[in-house]
Amino acid sequence: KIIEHYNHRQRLKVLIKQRQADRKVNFEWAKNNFQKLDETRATEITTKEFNELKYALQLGEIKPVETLRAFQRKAFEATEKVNCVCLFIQDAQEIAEGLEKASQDPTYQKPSLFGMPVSIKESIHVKHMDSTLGYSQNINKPSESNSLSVDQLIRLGAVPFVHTNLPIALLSYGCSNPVYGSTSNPLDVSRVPGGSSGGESALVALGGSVLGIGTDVGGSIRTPASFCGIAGFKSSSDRSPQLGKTASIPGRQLLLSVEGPLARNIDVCIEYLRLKWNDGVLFKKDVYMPPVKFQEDQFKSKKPLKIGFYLNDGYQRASPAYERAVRETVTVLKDLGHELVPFEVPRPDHMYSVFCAGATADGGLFLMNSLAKDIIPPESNIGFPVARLPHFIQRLLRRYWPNRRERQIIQELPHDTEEMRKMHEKIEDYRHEFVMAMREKSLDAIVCPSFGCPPPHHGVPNRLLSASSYTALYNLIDFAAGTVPVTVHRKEDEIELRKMKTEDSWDRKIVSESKNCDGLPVAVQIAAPPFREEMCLRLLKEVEDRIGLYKKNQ
Ligand SMILES: CCCCCCCC/C=C\CCCCCCCC(=O)NCC(=O)O
Repeated sequence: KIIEHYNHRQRLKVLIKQRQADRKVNFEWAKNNFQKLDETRATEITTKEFNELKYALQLGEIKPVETLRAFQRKAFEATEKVNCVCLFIQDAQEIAEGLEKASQDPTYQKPSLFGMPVSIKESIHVKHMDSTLGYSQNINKPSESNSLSVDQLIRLGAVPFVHTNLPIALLSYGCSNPVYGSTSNPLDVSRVPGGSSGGESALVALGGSVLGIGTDVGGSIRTPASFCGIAGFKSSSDRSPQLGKTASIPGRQLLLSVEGPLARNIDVCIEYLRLKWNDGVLFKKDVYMPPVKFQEDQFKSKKPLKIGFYLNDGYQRASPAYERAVRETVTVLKDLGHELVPFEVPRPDHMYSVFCAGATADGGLFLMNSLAKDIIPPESNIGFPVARLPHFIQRLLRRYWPNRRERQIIQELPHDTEEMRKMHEKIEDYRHEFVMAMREKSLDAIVCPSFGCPPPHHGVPNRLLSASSYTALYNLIDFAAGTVPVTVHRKEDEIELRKMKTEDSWDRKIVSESKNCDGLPVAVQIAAPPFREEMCLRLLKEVEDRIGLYKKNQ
């Protein structure tokens, strides 16, 4: 067994070396391609806003192939800075050339995203490309077809052009794996860009992509978006295709990951979602997806809404800057005529523990077994060895584990079918309880912090789970949720930080990671029940238009 294990690891090491060599060749291919376009022209193209670019392509002022080359250059430069691109998608060249050729026919109707380059998180299937999910054991297993969302993007005229980096197994808000290494935050390279769609957020923030597609089962779109100062949105699970999709934990039924957009501003996310939901073909391809089009009435409504808000979810007090972001957003929304009332998250300890149990599905077995078959650098290590112990030891540990919050999580992890059924029942009950709490106050939506702390330093995320409670809640209850950056960390927040009470190592890390982060972006989160996505987007836009960092920087 030891020899077998040794040989297996050696094989993985060879695979990683091979991939690193193939990646160099792939990057050389991209470089040769983008060098065919003059650098000044490339800058002219990549400095355009999403809509300017879209119209210039529609009008034929710029062509798909030169647009692709311009963004390949920008993505290449971004990757040299922060290691955000895994591989350039070589089929992009053929797609762009095909669009150019088709547009020569005078009867050709250009689709809405004609020639727009779009970046794709590595876990989302793109034909001919591996979706390793950061596992070296998945190298050289190319996808046979595109995922439904990539298929749709191509149908809409877009050109998926890069696969972007993620943390191994996707269950982290860091962004490090043994195959492609670690991605850094473009605003402070000693910190993480967020995860798991961290390659996306870093690339979009550096202008290497105007629209990125990520996935979210605990915050993986919203966290990286807020850490890098851009916008991100996740719908409820029914409004995103699930058929044929990869998942960090396959078979997890109540916590479904959803694909969603990351972009410089929420308008781009809205534009993408409008196209996504107005395309009837998607509903034909994923027959399980309710055929609900973009609900313009909800989005355009001027009706004042009743919105609940909280600064602290009762599980993990957030860094002061996040509380300030909520206060400032509340003021704006009140000025706009909405009614804002305080809201308390029901049973916060229970909420986060049940989320962890639901997100890992089987007490962590699948995750631990998959990780055990791979090579895990320290920074990628999901510190969850408890799940590997025999069940009778786990049952003992869950009584006597010293740290209260860790003990609560361990107590919720299921070890047999009875416990698993109970876990599902708890998720159903919690959803009911939350909806009743909202109904009691007649709330339409909720405003709250987007995360518990600023982007931590590399290596910290897997040792600071609690900071993700702000995003995880809305996966547990399967709500729509999005984030927009509204302010930056300031010196005054650090003074406020000194008052923070610390109970355990998670609290202490929140305090230490919140120091010396002046100028880093701080986002606010807005959430709404399923099928109220458009109302949630309306509110995010209202906030962004008044106090969004993007607007301020324009
Ligand atoms: C004593 C410690 C017990 C640890 C239990 C570990 C549970 C780990 C589960 C969640 C960690 C939360 C971090 C949030 C990560 C975001 C994940 C995400 O959204 N992934 C996207 C996807 O899977 O598609």
